Amino acid sequence: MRQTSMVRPGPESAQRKDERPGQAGAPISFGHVSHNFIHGDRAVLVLEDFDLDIAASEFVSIVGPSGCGKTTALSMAGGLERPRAGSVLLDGEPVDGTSDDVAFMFARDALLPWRRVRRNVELGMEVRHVPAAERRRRADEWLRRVRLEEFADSDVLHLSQGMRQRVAIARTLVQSPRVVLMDEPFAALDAQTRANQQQEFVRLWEAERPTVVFVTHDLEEAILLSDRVVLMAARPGRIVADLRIDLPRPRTQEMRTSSPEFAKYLETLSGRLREEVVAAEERRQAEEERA
Ligand SMILES: Nc1ncnc2c1ncn2[C@@H]1O[C@H](COP(=O)(O)OP(=O)(O)OP(=O)(O)O)[C@@H](O)[C@H]1O
Repeated sequence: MRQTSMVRPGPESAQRKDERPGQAGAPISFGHVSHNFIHGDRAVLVLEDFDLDIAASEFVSIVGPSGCGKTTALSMAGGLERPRAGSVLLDGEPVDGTSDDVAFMFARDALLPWRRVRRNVELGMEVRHVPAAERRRRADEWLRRVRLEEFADSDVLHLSQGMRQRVAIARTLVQSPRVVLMDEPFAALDAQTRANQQQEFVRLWEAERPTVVFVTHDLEEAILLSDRVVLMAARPGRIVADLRIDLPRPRTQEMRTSSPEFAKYLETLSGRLREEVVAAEERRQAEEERA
């Protein structure tokens, strides 16, 4: 399927962030993080010496074989998991639980079916006791920015998957987070809807500039969206490649097929990923034989 959409900043890019002026993205720093999980009577080392510095407002994707610890690292940045050793800093401060500055987005949009569209966007603000009139103003503003203003009073069950994901984007960004942690946010979408959502999200990111940490299995998606792509190896999870993506912005879906630089990045990453997947499988087989 031909995807012709342009990843282009919208009119918002000229606007200042209105909700919390001056709250641009926050830097995140993982320093020598090691972590294990207990499985039965043994501790499984999931991350070892995981070191990663993400600059304020940078868009960084994490890719790697299944089970290498991508979600675990993301959870640590969001304060959902504490490292057994090492440090995770947000804006120079140790991450100590969840924070209003940090928002999550997952593959499942997790909209509440008993709430109308606008009330879903208002949810996080309600939890934070933002007054009702202010909640409504901000929700309506964000529904306009994701082009769903006509659906503010609709039942979420009547929306398409792509529209639901745009509601989820509005609900995430309405709180002006300084960091957005995304775990395969577009994985459940068909190819065209996925391309549209990538474009939609990058347009808003370019206007708002939160720091984004984006976990994906899709190398093309990672290259098209990111300033940097880091590749993890498995068992234990650690970073084995860190690739700066110097494609100009705004990026276009056509770059996937027409840009020699894009092809080079893809070749480099897919080659390294293949090696890591093979190495992980060999280790798994060796462990099975030993057991
Ligand atoms: N709460 C937990 N308790 C025990 N083990 C866990 C827990 N969370 C993750 N693990 C284990 O840690 C390892 C890393 O999991 P994680 O979800 O971080 O990997 P991932 O790279 O995100 O995987 P995938 O790409 O398949 O989503 C896996 O072996 C998983 O089984």
